[in-house]
Amino acid sequence: MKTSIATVSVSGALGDKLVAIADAGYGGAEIFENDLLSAPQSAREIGALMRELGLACTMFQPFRDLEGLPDTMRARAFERMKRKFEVMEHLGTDLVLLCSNCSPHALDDRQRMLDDLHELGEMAAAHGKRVGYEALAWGRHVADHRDAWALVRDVDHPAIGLVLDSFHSLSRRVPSASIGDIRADKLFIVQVADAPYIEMDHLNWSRHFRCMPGQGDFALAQWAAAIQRTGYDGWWSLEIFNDRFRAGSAHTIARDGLRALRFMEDQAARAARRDSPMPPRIQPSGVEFIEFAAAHEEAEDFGKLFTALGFSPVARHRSKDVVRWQQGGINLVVNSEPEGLAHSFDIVHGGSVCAMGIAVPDQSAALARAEALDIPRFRQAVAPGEWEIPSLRGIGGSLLYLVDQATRDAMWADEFPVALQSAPAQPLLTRVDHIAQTMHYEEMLSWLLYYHALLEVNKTPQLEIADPMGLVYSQAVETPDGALRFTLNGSLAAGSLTSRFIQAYFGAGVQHIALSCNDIFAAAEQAQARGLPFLEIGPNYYEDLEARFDLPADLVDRMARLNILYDRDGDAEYFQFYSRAVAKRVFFEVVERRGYAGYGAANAAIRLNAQAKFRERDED
Ligand SMILES: O=C(O)c1ccc(O)c(O)c1
Ligand SMILES: [Mg+2]
Repeated sequence: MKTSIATVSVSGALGDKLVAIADAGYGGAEIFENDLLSAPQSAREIGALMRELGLACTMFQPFRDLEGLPDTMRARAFERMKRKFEVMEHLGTDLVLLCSNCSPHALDDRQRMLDDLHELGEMAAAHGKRVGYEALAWGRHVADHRDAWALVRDVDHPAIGLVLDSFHSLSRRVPSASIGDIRADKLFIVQVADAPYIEMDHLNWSRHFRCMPGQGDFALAQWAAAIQRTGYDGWWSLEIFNDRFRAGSAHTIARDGLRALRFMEDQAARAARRDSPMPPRIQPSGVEFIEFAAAHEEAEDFGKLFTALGFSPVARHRSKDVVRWQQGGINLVVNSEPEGLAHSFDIVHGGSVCAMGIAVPDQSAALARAEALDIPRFRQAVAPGEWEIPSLRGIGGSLLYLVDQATRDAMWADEFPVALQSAPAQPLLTRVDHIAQTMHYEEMLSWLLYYHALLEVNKTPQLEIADPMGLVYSQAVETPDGALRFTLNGSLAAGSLTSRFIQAYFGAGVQHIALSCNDIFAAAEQAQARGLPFLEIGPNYYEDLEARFDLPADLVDRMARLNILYDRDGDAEYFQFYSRAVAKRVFFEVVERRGYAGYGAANAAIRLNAQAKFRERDED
């Protein structure tokens, strides 16, 4: 796939954008006119810079409002276009994008449009240039690629072709099967963007909510496969208008864009049952372990909490200051080594989660998938006689270990041979239900893409949750069977718990861990007896619960005594309780799912309010 990106997609000044685009590895870039107008360099200098960076100038854009104008405005539009041909000469591109006319003066006169496009073709050809015609979703008379294609086809001029932009087509739900009518030699360039399906006018939706393929809701795999079936072999150029991206780092956006294009190519190949250039997404079967970095004092705090939750310290590492805690299928590892990544992590963040190990069927296929997506592998010095579990760079500098069956067996048996206590004989907690990761709001789409492209996970819609100090956005990625679930949370409000976590912790990371059980009342009673510091829920919640769900009073009383929250979806029920934060950062949740698929979003605001009470005490 020949990859390109419009400069409007990336933050910064034009020169810096181009450097970031080249560094990420794109073959080309579209120059967005506004970026050029505000740049200190001349068009000639930008053209030279692109050649120096090895970037093709794939297109100059946009040019607006030309076809179907009344006579009084027509000549002026053609004159404007002629001037742009000179700029394009300097930039080193022969292609300019013409947006379908949005002017209120544009006439609904098809023959006039055909005549104008023909004359434009003649003028462009005389200058050695080509014009790609794009139907904007809000175009006045042409707003659908089928109409744009019909014009281009009927004009039948070698210098006039079509631009397909996934946003305009998929936001209007134009069937991708219609792309089959388009001739590949007439398709001058393809622009790619994803977006969430939201109720909004097309212009604002397009200008503010576009995102990278895989971050939104559009069926891009089918759309791209339909384009490939025409035989098109030109540029695939990202065009992402998004304020969130413009606030981020140019290098991150450029890298994510390329990752997203590769992911789309992979999904398109699979949709068309062709060979993909990369191995399939990893199918994780659960969380194998969660590793905490903690110096001794904080390790003791973690130990107390783990004990209250019913865990036992079962083994010590053969040579390192690392202890494995276990219960049911859950492994928590506390790393107090005075050197290595965990130690560095502890110095930067304080006691917290520094790594997660996910169970994967095939380690080398998993690593190959990561490599194809340019997800960096982490390596540190391995002492003689030691071995390494392969890991990837994850959120906030933490690690994502890839654990297959052979590694799992060797890891626990050989690395942790020093037996301590026996594991609980009747574990009340059985497995990791979900891991909640907190990050800057601007990073959320980036991590969403990371997980979605790497793992065979689905995305849930983004939810808005009311924190007493502002809004928190939350979105989950989960395997179809629910074996692995991560929630991603971010907030723009400086005072929300989410933002305070990032400040106190110096960056993104795991904020809470939810563990599942089969009997929430037994689990809560045991935790209470063992002195778990519960997050206390006020009485109003329980009064409302009784009224809302028509639950028996004695059940609600029991829930109130144990600080258990409740949600219901049809016949499916969800029970949850929370601990207070350990080491002022990480807290735990225990859940029981009775056929319930969500995360108790209805209770999130209650939980955040209950936590706000401890702001002063639980945080520095
Ligand atoms: O929002 C716009 O005006 C605009 C401009 C150029 C494009 O290619 C496009 O898709 C939209
Ligand atoms: Mg476009």
